[in-house]
Amino acid sequence: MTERPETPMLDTVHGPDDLRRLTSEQLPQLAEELRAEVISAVSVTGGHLGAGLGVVELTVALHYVFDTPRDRLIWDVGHQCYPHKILTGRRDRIRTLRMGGGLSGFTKRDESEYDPFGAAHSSTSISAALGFAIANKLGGAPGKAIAVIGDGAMSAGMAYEAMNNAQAAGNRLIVILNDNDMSIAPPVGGLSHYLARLVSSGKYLTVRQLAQRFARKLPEPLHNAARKVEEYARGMATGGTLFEELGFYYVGPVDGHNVERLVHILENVRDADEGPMLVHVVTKKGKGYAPAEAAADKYHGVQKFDIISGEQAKAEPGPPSYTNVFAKALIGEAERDEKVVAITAAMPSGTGLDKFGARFPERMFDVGIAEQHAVTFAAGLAAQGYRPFCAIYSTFLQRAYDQVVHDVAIQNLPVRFGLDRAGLVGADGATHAGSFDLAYLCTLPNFVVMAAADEVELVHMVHTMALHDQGPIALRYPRGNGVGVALPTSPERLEIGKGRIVREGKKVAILSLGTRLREAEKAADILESMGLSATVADLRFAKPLDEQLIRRLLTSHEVAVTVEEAAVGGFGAHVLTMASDQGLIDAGLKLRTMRLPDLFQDQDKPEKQYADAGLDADGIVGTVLKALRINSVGVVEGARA
Ligand SMILES: Cc1ncc(C[n+]2csc(CCOP(=O)(O)OP(=O)(O)O)c2C)c(N)n1
Ligand SMILES: CC(=O)[C@@H](O)[C@H](O)COP(=O)(O)O
Ligand SMILES: [Mg+2]
Repeated sequence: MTERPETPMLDTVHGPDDLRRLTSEQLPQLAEELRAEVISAVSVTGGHLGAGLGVVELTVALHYVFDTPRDRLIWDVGHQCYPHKILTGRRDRIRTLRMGGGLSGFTKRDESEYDPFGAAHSSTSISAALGFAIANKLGGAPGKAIAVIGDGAMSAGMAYEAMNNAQAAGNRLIVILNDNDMSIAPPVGGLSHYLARLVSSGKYLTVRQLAQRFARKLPEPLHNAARKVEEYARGMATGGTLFEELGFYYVGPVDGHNVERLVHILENVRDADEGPMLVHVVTKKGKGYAPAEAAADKYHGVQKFDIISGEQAKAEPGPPSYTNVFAKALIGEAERDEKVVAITAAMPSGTGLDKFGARFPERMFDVGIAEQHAVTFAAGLAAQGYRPFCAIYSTFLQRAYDQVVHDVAIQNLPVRFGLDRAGLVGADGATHAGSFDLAYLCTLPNFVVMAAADEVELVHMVHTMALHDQGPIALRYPRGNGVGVALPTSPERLEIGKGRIVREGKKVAILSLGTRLREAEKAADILESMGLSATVADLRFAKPLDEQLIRRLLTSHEVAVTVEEAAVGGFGAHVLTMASDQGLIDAGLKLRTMRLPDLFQDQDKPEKQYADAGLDADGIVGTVLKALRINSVGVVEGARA
């Protein structure tokens, strides 16, 4: 059922100014209607639900108390921002979330002045807010900067780098720590235990207590001394003062679902003059929607669903996902080799390592949102003789590039990288596209870089990685389902740097890397039907290149086209360099490289994204015909009639 809820109060709110005209007693009803609207919208679009439901009251209170957009409100990750979008003039488009041409699923600067900073990768909010705060200070401009960061995002080093620097902002910086005791999976590590202790050992802070603290009007030295005593006492009472040690005035824990109390506390925080403030707000992920609250993942990310039952739309039955094939293959390797261990940075279900962890709990490490640490941790394991598989989304490995170069590649350590979500990813859009890994990895000495063309290849490649002790090796594969080929009963070890011919032709050579192979084959069929005989090769390795095979293809065909699901600088660029270095294009070969365009593609259905990028069969055919100067009616341009 997807009926629209009755929302008489929300209907009067077209922006934060309307919200601020309400009395604080009206806010609980507004929050209730806002929650109903979020549930209704996501039931038809799918998307990130649990996080947004948890911050409904917080969102209302923040816009009520602060002067947005002058005060800069920065949501970490941005996956919880649907209530914020509804309150900031985007309600009319909320049912286009994550669709082509629709609203982004994250905050985005060019979408609204209420989104001062875009996000989707985590733990950037405090740094960004600090930048806004200091800019205002330097420019003498009014306005606060408020970062809202989750307990999961708080596990990343970047958050501490920012807090370490925050003193300079004074009371212009406010950090709201939204603690729902969840990441995508349950949170891990010492920090999460620390936050749990803070929450369980202290009662919720009351407005009266806070007002008393701020209302003190003691002479400065006495005030400071009193504050030290109070901080010490609070530290003793709550088990620690981590945030205070970093220079923040800690306020909390605060009940994040009592909107009126939140308003009063935030008003006190806004008006206080205590330096940077950190407000520890305790919320429930999935709050107010029973199926979400009851689910293990709190409905972090959902398909379309039925509101009454909470039942999500099931995917059409089909081949297993690349992620699942990877996980199964890795479990097989771990069964054969006890040195195989696996690492995820807070994405156990997304990478399939939850299954690995269920089978080998001692050999799976969820390090939290900490990709840099994950990579160097894996390097240490490798240096000590283990066979670590770092399973990370292509887009998130970007954050750990120096660790990949400095800790892994330079030391030639055999860390295995399983790069999931390579290529375009659909609804999450540009921030999550795995476009750059080929460019950033193929340039590194010592690295082997593979791309699976289908799920059989993926199984062979996982096996090849497990046995490759000579240095770092990466394997990329996309989001979504495989093509439905039967999985091998036993995996093969592939020869490093050797590709394969899929079909043999004469005039056109299509050199494919990765899962565009099926489109390359379709293109070859179309070309054949036009009388243009085509070879299709699956190169398997972007590094080292199969120079022998490439040389043969480039010297025996009139046109050669490389195809990859990645930005410029990867496979095609290296083929081109090789061809140029070896003089293979001197004699008139028509060599073309097909890759993602030089732009950040917005969200859409993946097939549509690839068609827009020209990386489908029609695009390949078009490139070949253009190279041959054959026009749309099949006539060679410039030829005599
Ligand atoms: C650098 C990076 N790594 C991983 C992710 C994937 N990711 C998105 S949300 C999320 C969990 C965030 O937890 P938290 O900050 O507590 O927010 P909550 O969902 O609980 O509101 C993760 C791991 C990401 N967005 N960015
Ligand atoms: C917000 C975020 O970064 C993740 O939740 C991401 O949206 C997951 O994407 P997948 O659905 O591809 O796992
Ligand atoms: Mg959380």
